Amino acid sequence: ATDITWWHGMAGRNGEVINEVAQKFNASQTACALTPVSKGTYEEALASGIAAFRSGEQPNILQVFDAGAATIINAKGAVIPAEDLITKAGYTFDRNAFIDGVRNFYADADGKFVGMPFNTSAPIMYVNDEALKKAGVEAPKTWEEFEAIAPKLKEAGYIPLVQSQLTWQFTENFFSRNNIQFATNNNGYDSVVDTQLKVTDPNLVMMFDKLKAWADEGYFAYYGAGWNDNQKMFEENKAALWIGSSGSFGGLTKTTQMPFSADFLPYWGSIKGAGTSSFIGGAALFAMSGKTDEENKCVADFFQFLTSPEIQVFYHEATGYVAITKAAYEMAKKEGYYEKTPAAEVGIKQLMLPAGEWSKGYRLGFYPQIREIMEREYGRIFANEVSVKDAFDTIEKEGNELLARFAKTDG
Ligand SMILES: O=P(O)(O)OC[C@H](O)CO
Repeated sequence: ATDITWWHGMAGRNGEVINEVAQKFNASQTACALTPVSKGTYEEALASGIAAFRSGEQPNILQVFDAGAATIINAKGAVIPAEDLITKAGYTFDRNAFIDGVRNFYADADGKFVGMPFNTSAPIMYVNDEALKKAGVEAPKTWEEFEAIAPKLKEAGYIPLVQSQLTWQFTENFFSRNNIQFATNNNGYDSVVDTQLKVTDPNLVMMFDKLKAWADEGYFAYYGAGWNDNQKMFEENKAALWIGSSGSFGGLTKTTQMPFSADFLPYWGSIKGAGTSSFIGGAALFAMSGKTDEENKCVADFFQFLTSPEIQVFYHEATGYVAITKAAYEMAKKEGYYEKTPAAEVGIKQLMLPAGEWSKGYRLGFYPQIREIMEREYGRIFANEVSVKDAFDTIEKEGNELLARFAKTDG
């Protein structure tokens, strides 16, 4: 058999499911043998993949998260567009088979899929049903509704709100859910040259002023940039609402101590046109170049295998990442999966909400590094070291410097 390798950035339950997917592929045919290798986090997988490409030791397949899309797509000669690879192997590729939110994020300007969407998620609100019952309140649809119920949740003995990624959930997806422009040049899609962040937007500054005020009142708690530190408070029945990834659903069903449900990421009722779909989260798979025809054929076979409704439904149900094709979504519905587990449908429903002008995606160079600047400044906000306005001035200035540098090296 032809050996191919798949580097990824998943751990825990989601890492185990990757191994199960690879085993299923290997059992389904004899021509190719796929080996998945965990490279740590999403950030580490991207860095290892790019470094390996430079030294000619790249894997066949590299998983790259949403924030790294511009980096991998602009890395000259590093990848073969998924669509080209698949059609060259003799398969037909139907862009319309994929759900709407998935179609733009990893595609080029002509809509050609460069990355193969794989684990697609949405940032959703997990709801501690016990806490809401005790407080006698309903899950909020808007942040205004959250403000109204937060005192009651606190009185009932809970931290009203926690979240796990202020960059993805409260920055990038603040822009999508409230339908506000995130960056110039069509959120970066039109050109990498002269693209600038718009994070000093008064609405975003307002969101973080609110978060800081909520933290001071005891309505919101921030345990740092670590995903798990924040998720733990929900799992241990200490927090009422947790903003997490739909892709955490599979793990959560095994670790959470109380009954929970899920709902959409709230938006601001006061912002005109808000309530649009969110950007997709998670990651896509990229076929690295410099490999033999036999290996590329195996990668195409694997991509084809991954989009089959059966595998999509298996992966969706095991993890909580959404079904990326319409056929798989229909199959899960027909099985009655969402009647049994309505929380598992929230992510896909949020991605299928009407899209706004600014909810389709973004494409920004050095974006993982820009996220690091954000995390640093957000930490300083909650440590009372900087005002929200000053923090965003810094993020915009340093972020724009990185964007300008990216345009020079890769644009
Ligand atoms: O936890 P995931 O896989 O849904 O990913 C969340 C974000 O999209 C990461 O950038």
